[in-house]
This record gives sequence, C-alpha cells and structure tokens, in this order.
Amino acid sequence: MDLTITDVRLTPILVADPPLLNTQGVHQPYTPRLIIEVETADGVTGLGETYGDTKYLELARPFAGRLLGRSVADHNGLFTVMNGVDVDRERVVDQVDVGGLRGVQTADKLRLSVVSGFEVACLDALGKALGLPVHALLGGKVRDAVEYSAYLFYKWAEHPAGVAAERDDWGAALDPAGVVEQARKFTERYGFTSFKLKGGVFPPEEEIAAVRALAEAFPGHPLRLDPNGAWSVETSLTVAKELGDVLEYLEDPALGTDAMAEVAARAGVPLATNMCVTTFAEIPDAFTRGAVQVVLSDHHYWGGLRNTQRLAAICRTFGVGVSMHSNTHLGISLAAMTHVAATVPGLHHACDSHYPWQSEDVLTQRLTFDAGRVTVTDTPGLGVELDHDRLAFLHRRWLDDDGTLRDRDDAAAMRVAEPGWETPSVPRW
Ligand SMILES: O=C([O-])C(=O)C[C@H](O)[C@@H](O)C(=O)[O-]
Ligand SMILES: [Mg+2]
Repeated sequence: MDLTITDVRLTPILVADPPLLNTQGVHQPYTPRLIIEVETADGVTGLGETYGDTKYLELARPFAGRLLGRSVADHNGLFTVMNGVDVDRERVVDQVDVGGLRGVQTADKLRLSVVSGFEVACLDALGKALGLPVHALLGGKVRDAVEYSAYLFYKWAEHPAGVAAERDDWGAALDPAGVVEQARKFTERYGFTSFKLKGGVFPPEEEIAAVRALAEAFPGHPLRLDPNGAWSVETSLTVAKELGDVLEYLEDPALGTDAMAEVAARAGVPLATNMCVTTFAEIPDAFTRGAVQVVLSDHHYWGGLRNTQRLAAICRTFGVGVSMHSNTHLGISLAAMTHVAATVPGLHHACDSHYPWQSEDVLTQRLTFDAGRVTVTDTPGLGVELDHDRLAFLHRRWLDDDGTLRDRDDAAAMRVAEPGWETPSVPRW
C-alpha cells in the first residue's frame, strides 16, 4: 500500500444560501466553499471541505503544493507544513473574521481553518486505503448516531428583487409565529427535537417573544438563543432572567471573555460559545473565570477532527460541556462532524448544523437526518462519494462570478436591500 500524496485538487465553489438574517446582515445568495481532493499513489482519493473565501484559498494553494510526496497518514506533519506558509499581514492586522463572528482574525485561525479541510481529506483517504471508517481512525465510536438541532433563523421569503438566487420553500420568518412555523417544518422534515434561534437581529423583546412562542409550541424541548455577542451585559442578564426557565443555554449573549464572565456569574443560565473560545490559547482565561459552560467546537476552527477530540478532553477536565457549531457547510463536513462527534464521550447537547439550509451539495447522495440524528457509518473513510458533475457545475458558478460573492460578506448582502446598512457596532442592544 502506497499512501504517498501524488495529487491535490482544490475546487472553489459557490453554493446556494437562503436569505438568513443575523446581526451582521443577511446571507448572500451564494456562499463560497472549498472542496479538497487528496490522491495517493495507489489512486485512492480523500475528500475534505472548508471555507472558500480568498484569504483561505491564498493559504490552501501553496499548502497543497507542499503536501506532494508526503503521506496521508502524517497528520501531525500537516501542522508543521502549514506553519511554513506565510499569511499576508493585511489579512490579520486589525481584521475581524468574516461577519465578525469569530473575533479578531489571527494567522493561526486562518491556518487552522485550512488545515482542517486537508486533515479530513487525509483521514478519508487513509480510511479508504485501510478499509476503516474515519471514526475508527479516531479511536472508535462511542455512539451509533449523532443528534443535531434545528438551526432556526429569522429569514426573508426570498433574496432581494433583482438578485440572482435559487428559490427555497421555507418562507419568511420575521416574527414569533414565523419562527414557530419554521421550527415545525424542521421537525416534520428532519425530526429535530432541540431548537436554536439565531438572534441579534431584532430588539431583544421580540426575540424573547419568539423563544417564548417556541417554548409554548414545543413544551420541554431544549431551546437556545444566539445573538452572536450583540447584547450588553445588562441586556444579556435581562434576557437570561426572562427566558431562564426555558433555555438549555444562552449562546454568546455578549462579546468577549470579560463580558461573558460577568454574565455567567450573574445569569443563572449556562452560557455556550463559538466566539470567545475558538482556539486553545483562549481556553485558560475563559475556563478559569467560568465564562462559558459549553464550548461549541467546530473542526474547521480548531484545526481538524483530532484537535476537536483534544478540545473535548480539555472541556471534560474542566467540567465544561462540549457540542458543535456550524455554518454553511456541505455533506463532506457533516460527515466529518458526525465521525468525530461519534467518538466524543459525554456529548450532552445536540450539535448545530446548517446542512438543512444547504439545498445544494457535491455528493452523489445527501446525508439524511432520521429523528434528528445522522447515523454513524462504518463504510471506509468518511463514507461519502463526490459527484464530479455537481462539483463542476458549482465551480462554474464560482468561475462566472465577478468576485462579488467569492468572499462572504453579510453586511454587503444586506446593503442590496438597505443601501445605508453598516455592520452594527457592538453591543447593538
Ligand atoms: O453559531 C454561530 O454563531 C454561527 O453559526 C455563526 C454563523 O455564521 C451564523 O450566524 C450565520 O451563518 O449566520
Ligand atoms: Mg453561535
């Protein structure tokens, strides 16, 4: 068996995204992703997926070239190789990440987000070569299915008039009744039983009313609200008081470890984050100050599946819960998330997934949710197959774009409907 990498193919694509609202603005009609294919000397191909914005492509291209001749089994080596890839200073000086949802941009955050897609591709190739599923390469599954939650968004019925976009059948959700209606569709279509509402869009009273309406419509079901740090400490405390009896947790109510620690100390509701703890370096301060009770890991952020397991072990040590964050990913990443989640003991919260919002994929067969769960496959590798025609079609869309959509920018997408729109300063309320 020859595990030497002989070819790496990088295919940036644009995939349809509905008009989902968040505190920054609205999702673009098409969002960039990068599909990674790593081929071995024996002709085995591994698949990976990560962010497709220019700043990631800039790193992925030289990185891919340096992997030729290395082994798909050398996962530690990926980090060493990536450390040698220069990050343009322009990308990290005074920059926040896309949409401002992951704090200050650093060279490491960019590098790890790229490495993650390659690590998944190498694990997929290695698993296929050895005849083992990815979860077995990670030490073996401790569960046979992984539970996901319904990721509810305030949403327009369609993208602004005149904007080229795919239509969706979810309808609008701009008030409590619309949010409950969307939640019902999620339960009917996928069987989810936990609900997360993306907040920070409307004044807190309206979002409190929406969560109350969900609690009435789905009594006893786990509920979460995530304004992406849009609230002050005082507003966060008010929301926590109003919703404390129905929330499983409040997600990133305020921005930064200082504010989160203050809210956590006084709120009486557990706080979850995918914003103030997104790297290992951020853990000591946040954990010792009790700023977060659940870390929403994301293998794209943390540098892959093995780092996700390491994060989970640290969380266990500190008595902090772990679950998963997600944004606009396709089936390759959902498969990767499912494999790693299957190996993590004590996963007490249903994981987030945007997948139901992504009507387009690059797989021959979409992954499915059964009673809100994805079954953990024992097929070698990730257990998914690339549809080359679909990939070519979505890549053609990326090639045809004049550059407007190649870098996700929710505020720019919002300006199409509201010309004066600027990314709101935080705290917004
Ligand atoms: O949980 C979260 O914070 C997210 O999923 C961040 C995402 O970027 C989400 O807000 C989105 O895509 O609008
Ligand atoms: Mg979040």
